[in-house]
Amino acid sequence: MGAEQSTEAPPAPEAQTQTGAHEQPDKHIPAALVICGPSGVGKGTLIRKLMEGNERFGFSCSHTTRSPREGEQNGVHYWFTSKELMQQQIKDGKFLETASVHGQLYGTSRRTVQSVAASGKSCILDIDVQGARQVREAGLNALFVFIAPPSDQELEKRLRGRGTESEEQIQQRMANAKAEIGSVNEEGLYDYVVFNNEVEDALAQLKDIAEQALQGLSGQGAKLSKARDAADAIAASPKGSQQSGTPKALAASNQELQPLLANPNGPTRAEPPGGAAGSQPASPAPVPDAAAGPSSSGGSSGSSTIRKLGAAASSAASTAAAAVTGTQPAAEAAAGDAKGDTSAAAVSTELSANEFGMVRWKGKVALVTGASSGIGRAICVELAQAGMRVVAIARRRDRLEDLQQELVGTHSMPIAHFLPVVCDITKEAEVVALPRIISKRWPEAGIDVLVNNAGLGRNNASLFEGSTQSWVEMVSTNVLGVCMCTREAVQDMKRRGKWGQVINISSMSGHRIVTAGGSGFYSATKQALRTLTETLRQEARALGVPLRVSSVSPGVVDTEFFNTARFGQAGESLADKMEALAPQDVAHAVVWALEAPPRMDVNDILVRPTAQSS
Ligand SMILES: Nc1nc2c(ncn2[C@@H]2O[C@H](COP(=O)(O)OP(=O)(O)O)[C@@H](O)[C@H]2O)c(=O)[nH]1
Ligand SMILES: Nc1ncnc2c1ncn2[C@@H]1O[C@H](COP(=O)(O)OP(=O)(O)O)[C@@H](O)[C@H]1O
Repeated sequence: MGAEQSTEAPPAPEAQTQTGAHEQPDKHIPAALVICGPSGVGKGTLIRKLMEGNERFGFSCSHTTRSPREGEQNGVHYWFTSKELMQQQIKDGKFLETASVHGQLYGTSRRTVQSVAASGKSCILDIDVQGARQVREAGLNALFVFIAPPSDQELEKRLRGRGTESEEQIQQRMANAKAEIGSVNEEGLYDYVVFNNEVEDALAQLKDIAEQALQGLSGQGAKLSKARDAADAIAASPKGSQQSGTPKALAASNQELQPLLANPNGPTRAEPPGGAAGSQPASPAPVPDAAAGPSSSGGSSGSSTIRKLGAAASSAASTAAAAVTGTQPAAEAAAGDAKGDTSAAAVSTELSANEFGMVRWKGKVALVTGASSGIGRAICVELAQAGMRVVAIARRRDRLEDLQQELVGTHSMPIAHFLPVVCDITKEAEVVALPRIISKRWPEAGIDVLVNNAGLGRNNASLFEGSTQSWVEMVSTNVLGVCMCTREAVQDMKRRGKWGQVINISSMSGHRIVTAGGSGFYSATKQALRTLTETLRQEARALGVPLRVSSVSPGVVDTEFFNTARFGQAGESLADKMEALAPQDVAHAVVWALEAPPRMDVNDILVRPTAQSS
């Protein structure tokens, strides 16, 4: 793609000994923006929208040996050239990078990049992965962004919908897409991964990143790239290397991002690469269907989520006594979701679920504490499957590594949707740093959903002879940790003006007092949590903000917690005594609270194993 029309022959790309105009970075010189991603993901669409009416960017019009598509113009979309000429120019060193893509030669000429840079603009390169590696290697001062599709199916749908490729070309592009998407795991290659689910959301993210490029984040690319994908560093970094007091996204760089500036505007388009092209604006290329909302762009993944959620809702509804604030019975919104998916009823159910269900949380960020095992882990899995981005908080790094493997390997979660952070929620400094870590990773995002799941029980806690240490640990985690996470999350929502939902994982012990084996103290912390949950709700109402506040109070769940916490009982654990709830049962209840329509605030869900008496 490009911005201005020309009918002239490709300008000879100048041979240069330097790698690019930004080799000596100056903070006043904009950095370039390298955009990568599989064919059909929407790179061209996003770049076009980013550049529309903004003269601070210049497009690097590539050379290619492929034939022009209908409507494509020489010097606008590409410099169309011959294989022989291009090969000769490559030999002459005139290209900053070249690659063979889908069987054709593509390349960025040095002259093109220099020409854009000379005009004081940020140069946008739409290049493939091989090219990105070369540009990174060449040391161009640039931010590297990978545009990722929401799913393979959606990618194929877009490719087909574009109608510019033959069946064979589509197959070739889909085959290549796999390896291209795999490149997000390459250490040091990309600085950001942007999911192009909704065009406007992706565009907003790209704009934030582009603003940083305009600030000329010289030499930051390589550093930022470490922050791009927390998951990568899990494998790379030595275990247990983080120090107390400094929570670490497992790959978060310590490099601070520059503050983002407000979006400047200005009409125009890029300079032509050779500097000699005509000056009339190119006719804008077709804009993607802006109506591609949840129901259409969510595609198959959206509906599979709905089906799964339907099952979740029914399981939650059948076992839960739900306390709900609102005008509708709790089960109503989800009723019918679990029906067969081929009926007309299922179709209309999907529509209503799209309107009110988990679809609206897709791409939003959920922070889950105590994510390393049991209920927290199951919640991460459910939310990931619903398409949310997940920040998993836990103290045990190795467990977060396992969780990542499960999410990415087994559940096909895009790795860039996952941010594992080693953090102890009883340490204030670590909790306070969380929003900053998240915004480093996803500059446009923040905490939309907080699931306060971390909690612990200690055996040695009776009031006659319990240890102070046990009491302190329980209060610190079950009460104070929850308060600190809540405060930081709601402050983050307030800063962004986006109010989401706080879900506290409480306990049946928050509703009735069981003192056996010294478990009364644990009960006290959960009773406190129950009070705090309602306090938060009332504070939000008093402030007039639409924050929703929920809690889920499970009975005995088959988790490490119940297997180790015997509350003074010898031998058999509580979970051994009966068929306990599965962690997924509780996670389903969380999903149910989330998918409730905005008018409905699910305040508490009580779930016991059928076999549990008290
Ligand atoms: N390395 C490199 N790749 C390029 C260049 N120009 C375009 N590409 C990439 O080549 C691939 C095919 O581009 P194109 O033929 O326009 O098809 P489309 O991406 O399916 O619209 C895309 O991944 C582009 O990002 C270039 O100058 N260098
Ligand atoms: N977020 C999106 N949702 C739905 N369709 C999209 C989205 N982004 C782009 N498209 C459409 O997908 C097709 C491919 O986009 P395009 O910009 O040509 O991709 P690329 O340049 O990456 O090959 C186009 O028809 C475009 O309108």
